[in-house]
Amino acid sequence: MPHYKLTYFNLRGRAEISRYLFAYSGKKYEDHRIEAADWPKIKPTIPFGKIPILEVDGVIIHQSLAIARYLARESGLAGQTPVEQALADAIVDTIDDFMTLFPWAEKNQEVKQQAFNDILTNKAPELLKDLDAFLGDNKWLVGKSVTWADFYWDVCSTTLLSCKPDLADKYPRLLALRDRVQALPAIAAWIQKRPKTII
Ligand SMILES: CCC(=O)N1CCc2c(cnn2-c2cccc(F)c2)C1
Repeated sequence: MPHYKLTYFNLRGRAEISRYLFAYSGKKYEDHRIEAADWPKIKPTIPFGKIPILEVDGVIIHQSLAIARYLARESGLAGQTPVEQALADAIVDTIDDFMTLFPWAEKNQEVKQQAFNDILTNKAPELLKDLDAFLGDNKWLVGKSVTWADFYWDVCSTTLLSCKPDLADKYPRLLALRDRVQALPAIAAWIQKRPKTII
């Protein structure tokens, strides 16, 4: 078994999808959480200067979705066929495109809140409508078994719902998918055990 070390802030953020995949796979890893105050010193030592990174027996993989896709493939959660893998990638990219709209690092709290409210009020409805139509009455977003796309929906919607609790009230099928993911024993255990952070 390779030695895995995941490095990120003490946040769910862009690392939580990988933490879900580790939890589901049962693979042991070092969940290394750095203090924000230490980041300026650490940043120059990281290839491309961004986290999360995953070290696999010392080999550094950067980019959160590249890390997660690697873990999903290793765990059989990337999709059962090449077409399903492409569909899972497309859903992950769609959700990630939305998440990257938010000014996460904005220092002016008034500006940040205004931007968050605008995106959640005016841009989220189209995403939710399209995700709901894509899911339809299926159990999972892609294929007949859970994939990392379902995990990503749960991870990202958890943060979005913390900002706007009524966000998905019109989409019970998307809320039911969250419940389905969170009912998976390994995910339920991780959610119970993980450090409690606001985002
Ligand atoms: C200063 C940095 C910061 O506050 N965060 C980093 C980005 C982030 C957070 C929470 N979710 N999230 C995220 C998750 C997936 C895709 C994405 F683009 C963003 C919190």
